[in-house]
Formats: sequence, structure tokens, C-alpha cells
Amino acid sequence: MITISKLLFKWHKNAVSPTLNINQLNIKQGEHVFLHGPSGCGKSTLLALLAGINTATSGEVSILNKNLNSLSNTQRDVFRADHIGYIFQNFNLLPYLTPLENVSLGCQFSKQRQQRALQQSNCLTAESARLLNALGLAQHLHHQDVGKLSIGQQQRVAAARAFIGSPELIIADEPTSALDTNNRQSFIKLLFEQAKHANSTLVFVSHDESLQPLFNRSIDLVNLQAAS
Ligand SMILES: Nc1ncnc2c1ncn2[C@@H]1O[C@H](COP(=O)(O)OP(=O)(O)OP(=O)(O)O)[C@@H](O)[C@H]1O
Repeated sequence: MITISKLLFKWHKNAVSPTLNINQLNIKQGEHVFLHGPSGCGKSTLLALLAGINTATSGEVSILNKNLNSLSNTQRDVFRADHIGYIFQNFNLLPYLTPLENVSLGCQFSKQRQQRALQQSNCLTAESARLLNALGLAQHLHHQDVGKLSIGQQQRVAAARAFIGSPELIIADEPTSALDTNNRQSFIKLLFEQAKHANSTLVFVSHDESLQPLFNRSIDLVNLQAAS
């Protein structure tokens, strides 16, 4: 589902060495991948390339057999909305909307994802509620302003928003960094359950190596680049 080949990425075209240099990486549909490495090694840069927010300086980044470099900016935006759910480190939720509204917005730019959400439930609000429950946000909080929720509760909303409409790829950039160890592990288990339910591939970045054994694959970005 993800193929990277001969990828070079430079933030500035005159930079002497690239930020990313990855000869080959393949990730299969449904894999749960833990991506780690020291601060500054390029994890967030790689996620932005997978999401088509930035494009390769040279080489190929393909998702679902689409080479993202071959798409225009608008086509990449559409592709992202249709196929990728992104859980941001700071969640990027709209604080004056409720969890139900925030989650429903996750598929506002994609007809495909709206249709898939409606195959799961009668309406987008019902599907948002199903996901919030599945990710552990108590029902009585579904109608509160998101800005009044705890960090752990907001994180569950951000995850439900990424999963609505069952995107094939879920990208999570350090979504557990504000949680204690027990909460991290239980949250990740809920993420895995949803990823299984939707058959989504999960690429999860974290500094916390204790989470590594929970995943079926682990990629050290420094080693991956050294092998290139
Ligand atoms: N917008 C940008 N413009 C220029 N350089 C950038 C930009 N974003 C990141 N970089 C540089 O790219 C390199 C990789 O940064 P990146 O944020 O991808 O690392 P990271 O592994 O995600 O780090 P962390 O674990 O601290 O979040 C760093 O040297 C950083 O300074």
C-alpha cells in the first residue's frame, strides 16, 4: 500500500545533504508500523511526504499505487481527503465544536469517505458517536465543547476523526506524548481495534520505545537511511 523508492528529500534545494534518503520501503495494507528515531532524524518530514503535504525532491512515494509526485496539488488534496486519516501531535481540533461535530468534519471533503461512513451507520452523527464510543470517549462528553475536554479525551476525538470513513491509511504523529504509560497502551489497543475494523494501515510515530512491542513492525528511520 506504501512504496518508497530511491527517495531523496531536501527542505532547501541548495542543501548539501538531504533530510531524507530512503532507497526502498514497502508497507502492506493492514500493517501497524511503529516509526521511531532520534529527534530531528526526519520522522515528521517522512509523514508529510506520505500524506502528500510535501513532495519528494526525487524518487517515488506511492500510496495505493498512486505516485504522489505525479499528482497536482489539488489532486493530492483530494487523494488525502479520500484515503488518509491524520492524527496530529496537537490534535488540530476545532475547540468550539463538539466531539460529534469534529469527527463528522473528518469526512467533509470526501464523498467517498462519507459514503463509507454511511455504510457503517445511518447518518454521520451516528457513525461519529460509534467511533467515539469505540475509542473510549464516554457518551455524556459527545456534546461538550472539545476545548473543555482533557488532553486524553481530545486525543480520542482526534483519532475518531481520522478513522471516519475508513481511510486506507492512518498516520499518527506522536499522538500519545501527553499521556501516562497505562493510558498510552490502552489507547493504542483501541487504535489497533479500529484499524482492524477498517483494514487501515497504521503508521505511528513515537519517541516512546516501550510501545514498540505492541506493533507488528518497527522501523528505525536512522537505520533505514543508513542502509540506503
Ligand atoms: N519546515 C521546515 N523547513 C526547513 N527545515 C525543516 C522544516 N521542518 C523540519 N526541518 C528540518 O528537517 C529535519 C528533520 O525534522 P523532522 O521534524 O522531520 O524530525 P523529527 O524526527 O520528526 O523530529 P522530532 O522527533 O523532534 O519531532 C530537521 O533538521 C529539521 O530542522
